[in-house]
Parts: sequence; C-alpha cells; structure tokens
Amino acid sequence: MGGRVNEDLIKERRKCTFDIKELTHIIDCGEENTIKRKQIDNYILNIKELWDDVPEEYLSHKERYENAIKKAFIVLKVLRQLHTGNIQITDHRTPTNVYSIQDGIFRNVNPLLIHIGLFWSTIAAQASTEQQAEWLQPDSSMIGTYVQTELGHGSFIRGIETTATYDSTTDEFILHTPRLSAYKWWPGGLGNTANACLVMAQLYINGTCHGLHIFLAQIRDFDTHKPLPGIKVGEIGPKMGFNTADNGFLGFDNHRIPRTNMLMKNVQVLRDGTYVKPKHDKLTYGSMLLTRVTLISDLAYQLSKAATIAVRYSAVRRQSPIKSNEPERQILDFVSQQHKLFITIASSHVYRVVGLWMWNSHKRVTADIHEGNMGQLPELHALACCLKAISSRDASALVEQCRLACGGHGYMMASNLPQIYAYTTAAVTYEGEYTVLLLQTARYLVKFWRLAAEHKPLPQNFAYFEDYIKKNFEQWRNSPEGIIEGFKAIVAGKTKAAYDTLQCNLRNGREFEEAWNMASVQLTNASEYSTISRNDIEALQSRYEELLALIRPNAVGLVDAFDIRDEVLCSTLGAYDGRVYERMMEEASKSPLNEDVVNESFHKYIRPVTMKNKL
Ligand SMILES: CCCCCCCCCCCCCC(=O)SCCNC(=O)CCNC(=O)[C@H](O)C(C)(C)COP(=O)(O)OP(=O)(O)OC[C@H]1O[C@@H](n2cnc3c(N)ncnc32)[C@H](O)[C@@H]1OP(=O)(O)O
Ligand SMILES: Cc1cc2nc3c(=O)[nH]c(=O)nc-3n(C[C@H](O)[C@H](O)[C@H](O)COP(=O)(O)OP(=O)(O)OC[C@H]3O[C@@H](n4cnc5c(N)ncnc54)[C@H](O)[C@@H]3O)c2cc1C
Repeated sequence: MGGRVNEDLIKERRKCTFDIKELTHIIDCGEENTIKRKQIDNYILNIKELWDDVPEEYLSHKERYENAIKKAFIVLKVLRQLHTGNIQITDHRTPTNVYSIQDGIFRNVNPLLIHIGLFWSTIAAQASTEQQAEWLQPDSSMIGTYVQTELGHGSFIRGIETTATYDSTTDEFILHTPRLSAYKWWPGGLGNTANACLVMAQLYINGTCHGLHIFLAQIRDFDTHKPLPGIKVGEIGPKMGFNTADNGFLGFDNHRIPRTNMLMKNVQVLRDGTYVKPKHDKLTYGSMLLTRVTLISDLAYQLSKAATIAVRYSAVRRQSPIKSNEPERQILDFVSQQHKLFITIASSHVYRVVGLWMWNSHKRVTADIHEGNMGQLPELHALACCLKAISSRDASALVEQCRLACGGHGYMMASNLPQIYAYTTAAVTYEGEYTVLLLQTARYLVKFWRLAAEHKPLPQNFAYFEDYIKKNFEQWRNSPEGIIEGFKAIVAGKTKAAYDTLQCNLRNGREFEEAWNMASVQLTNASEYSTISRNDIEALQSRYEELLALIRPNAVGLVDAFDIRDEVLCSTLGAYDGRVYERMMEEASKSPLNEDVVNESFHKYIRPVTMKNKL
C-alpha cells in the first residue's frame, strides 16, 4: 500500500536518541546476521504465490489447511534449494529464525512445523549413525511428525498406553493401541499431511516392560498417501488457534515395523531381544528438552511482534487531551499506557538474552552427554522447565495486554494480535503444561534445600540457600546487584516455606507423594521474603515512573529496532507507515459481507418478518 508515512510516526523517529540499526545488530547477534536474515527474508517474501487474495479468516477449515499446505511445500522446496546451494538458513543463535518469516506467510501455523522442528531434530539427536544416514536424506519422501500425547495422557507420559512389543521370530516390533484412551491425539501435521511419524510407546520384550521408547513408523503409502493397513488416522477438528497445523489422531492395530526402526543412539534392542540400557533413563525425553529451550527465543520474538504493533499504534492513535484546553494526545503519552507497553519491549529483550544463553547451555550439555557425562542434565532440565513455563505465561499475558492496549481495534483479526495471542497461549500448555513444569523445577530446588537444611555441602549455584539459613543476606539495596540479592532471598524463602510444609505433612503421617501434592500451591507460588521495606518499594515505584518517561521518546525507535517486516507483522495497526485507518478500511472492504449491497438473507428471512403486515 503506497502513501505517506503518518506524521506522528515521522516525529517519533526524528526524536529517537540512539542508533536503531546498532540495536538491530545487537538483537541479531552481529551485523553479518542482520544482512543474512534480510537476504533470506527478501528471497522468501518475494515469492508471489505465498500471498493470499482472500484473508485467511474468510476461508473454511478445509480451505485454510489446503492453502497452508500449498504454501508449506513452496517454502519446503525453497529451503531444499537453499540447502543444496549451501546457504545456512539457521544461525548460531537459535534454529528458529526461519520460522519467524513463516509467521507472516501462514498468518497461522505451518503444517510442516513439527516435521521441520521436531521430527528431523529428534532423528538427528536420538537415531544411531546408520539410522541417520538412511533417514536424514534431503530428498527423503518422508513427511513426519512427533507422536507422543494420547487422549488419556499428556503430562504424565509414563502413563502412555501405546505398546511396542518385540517379536523375535520376525525381528519386528508390533505397535498397538489397546484402548480408546491410548489413541494418539494432538501431534501437528498428523491429521492429513504426515506419512511417517516418531511414536512414543512402552517397549515390551518377553513380557517385561522397559518403559518409553521412540519408534519410526510409516503410516501412509508414500505414493498414494492412503493410510497403511492397521492405521487409523485423522484430524482432531477446530481449535482456539493452530488451525492450519493439521493436528491429528492415530491408532495402531498390531502394526508391524522392523526392529531397526527403534531410535537406537542411546538405547538398543538386539536381534535376540537383549535390551541395552541407556546411560540416563531420561535421554528419551531429549526432544522435549530441546523444544523447551528453543521456545524461549520464539516467545521473545512473539513479544517483539506484539510490542511493535501496540507501540506504533499508540503513537498514531490520538484520543482525549490530558489538559482540557490542549489538543488530543497520542495515547502513548498516557503513563498508564507506557506501563502496559514498555514492559513488553523489556520482556522481549530479557527472554531473547535468556533464550540465547539456554541455547548455548544446551549445546554445551549435549556435547558433554555425547562424551558420556550426564552431570549437567538435571540442572538444564530444571532450568528449561522453569523458563519455558514462565516465558510462555509472561508472553501470553503481555500479548493480551498489548491487545487490550489497542482498545477495540486490537480485537480485530486484522490487528493480528488475536492470532499472536492464540499462538502464544498454546505454548503455556504444549511441550509440558505450565504447573507440571514448575513442579519439576520445584522438585530440583527442594532437593538442594534439603541438603542446606541438613548442613550438607552445596554446589556453588545454591550457596545462597546457606546464606539465607545463616541470615547472611544484606539489607535491601536499590541497585541491579541488590535486586538480584532480593530475588535470591525470595527463592530461598519460598523454597524453605514449601519444604517446611512438606516436612509437616510427612510428620503428620502422609506419604511423600501425598505430602508433595498438598504443598504444591506453595511449591509454585511466589511470596516476598526479602528485606525490602515499604519505603524501598515507594523508591522503586518512583524510579520506575522516571524510567518510563526516559523511555517514552525512544519507544518507536525501540520497536523499529526489532526490524520486523510488514509482511510478517500482518497488522493494520502496526505497519511501519502507521496508516492505520486507511489499512483498516481497506481490510474491511475484503469482507464477503460487503460483496452485495443487499445480502440475500434480507429477502429470505428479514423482509418476510418485518414487512409481513405491510405487503
Ligand atoms: C527445533 C525448533 C522447534 C521449534 C518448534 C516450536 C513450536 C512447537 C509447536 C508445538 C509443539 C508441541 C509438541 C508437544 O507438545 S510434544 C508433547 C510434549 N509433552 C510434554 O512435554 C509432557 C510433559 N511431561 C513430562 O515431560 C514428564 O512426564 C515429566 C518431566 C513431567 C515427568 O516425567 P517422569 O514422570 O518420567 O519423571 P518424574 O517426575 O518421576 O521424575 C523422575 C526424575 O527424572 C527427572 N527428569 C524428568 N525429565 C527429565 C529430562 N527431560 N531430563 C533430565 N531429567 C529429567 C526429574 O527431574 C526426576 O529427577 P529426580 O528428582 O528423581 O532426580
Ligand atoms: C497447540 C498444541 C499442539 C500440540 N502439539 C503436540 C504434538 O505435536 N505432539 C504431541 O505429542 N503433543 C502435542 N500437544 C499435546 C501437549 O503436549 C499436551 O496437551 C500437554 O503436554 C499437556 O498435557 P495434557 O493435555 O494431558 O494436560 P493435563 O495434564 O491433563 O492438564 C490438565 C490440568 O491438570 C493439571 N495437572 C496434570 N498433572 C498434574 C500434576 N502432576 N500436578 C499438578 N497438576 C497437574 C495441569 O496443571 C492442568 O491444570 C499439543 C498441544 C497443543 C495445545
């Protein structure tokens, strides 16, 4: 859409006090990454077939899926070409930068998201060298997904009921769904798209259950795409978001696969049925760990999109004067509006930095595991659980706050904020539900509190538990170091309270698991335990208000630095030129309800009632 840039946005950009490009380079981890990202953006976003004439929202469920599949395979073809041309489409920060462009292309979810993001990465991480050589061919016919959750069990994966029974007479596993609750339910791309999948199932050899293992199973004919005999597969129906993700269900009726289809890097079943144990029995959960780590950066990116839309809109939108004799003000001038928006910008930076740190930690720990050293895995798991849980919860709350900050127009699908919210809030549940993951971290903290309480040696990372017990915490200081000290005190105090409740429940004769359940609210809730006083809080509050005023002139510059193209933002409210009302009118004109001046329902239903006695 051509036309002049909104005057208020021009003024905002003029008064910005820092170099926007420099911040963009910091966000991209270096100028060379910015250049590379822009090249890929240009290459993919210039493909005309990827753009819709009719907005996605006006399509039926079936049309949406078919449209998304058309685009997914255009993108896949391009990615394969880039790959053979030796152009790396991911970089050292996270593997997700290519996904961000796809937000714009699909305005929803790529049905191949799990194929690209989880299927290949699980094979790469958990299959043996021979299996990888066979399955990880760039021109493979396999379109895969990651099939774990069942109708009856998602969080408690040890409860999964699908079985894989070894038949040594034929050297095969028999995959079976014993009852309705064992039907696989949810995997992305499973409904219609995938012809193969990685299935999590309970391994049985000679009547002994060895727990959960991952198996590669073909489920549709590669040529005709018809489900193979013994496979019942389909799509699960409309959802709050993810409606192009093709989530599916799957049942096996004694479906046979070769023994060599079990992922055998860390664990093996030999020809004679001998079971060779893994070095750590949670290595099978590795794909969930990796996805939790990558999600932190993805959620930071979703926050930057929401902030860009809401801040630019707030600079363009003028409503009510502050003093009655003044013109109407940009809504960005209201301090309460700044409070709603600037925290979203800040949180995006926080989770981007933490996501990068976690990504590097994951690389380091994975290299150690490769060398047979499992020592750092529990800590990485505890951190990934907690950070995935709070980043998804924060992101969905802040995206919703941005939507509300755009008033009525934020409720329009054309603002793209509802779609960003639906996408973000799903992450609170998938890949480990919020509370369930927090309780995993709590379990880890309580273990170290027990050591502290029993005055046993603690690792350096938990030295502050001992400081708390010995009351070594300093008086509150209003400085970054002081705030970190304050947070340590809160964690220690919260862990102590939960631990004490747990002990009390145990003394009252409860079994450990029961006592844990009774303490679970304390285990997940925060309280104030630091030495902070009412005066300190007042000082912090006024410092916060000063900071809002300092950020205000740079607000638009800060979101411009996220450097998200209009094609990816997909928002009438957040486009770079700020021509909000023009874009809204143009989008409204695409509504099918505007095709006829008089809709035919008037003649069919309205007129016979309203004109009944007058005809
Ligand atoms: C790559 C790019 C991707 C981008 C894609 C993004 C879009 C994605 C789109 C959507 C995609 C959506 C895709 C999807 O949604 S795929 C489906 C995802 N599903 C889940 O995430 C299920 C969540 N549940 C679990 O993970 C397990 O059941 C938990 C962990 C809760 C319990 O499990 P379990 O009952 O077996 O264990 P336990 O509680 O008895 O604890 C026993 C011990 O084990 C330790 N322990 C547990 N786990 C780990 C671990 N991993 N590494 C190391 N250690 C671990 C634990 O600390 C404890 O240690 P200790 O205290 O005894 O010492
Ligand atoms: C959009 C989307 C995409 C998905 N994609 C995939 C996919 O590709 N592949 C796949 O395999 N799965 C997928 N899933 C499934 C997803 O991983 C599960 O839904 C998720 O792990 C939560 O499990 P659940 O549905 O069993 O929830 P439940 O565990 O039934 O949660 C319900 C409530 O019970 C509480 N609860 C459960 N256990 C405990 C406990 N021990 N202590 C305290 N409270 C507890 C929870 O906190 C929650 O409040 C997807 C889900 C969604 C929404």
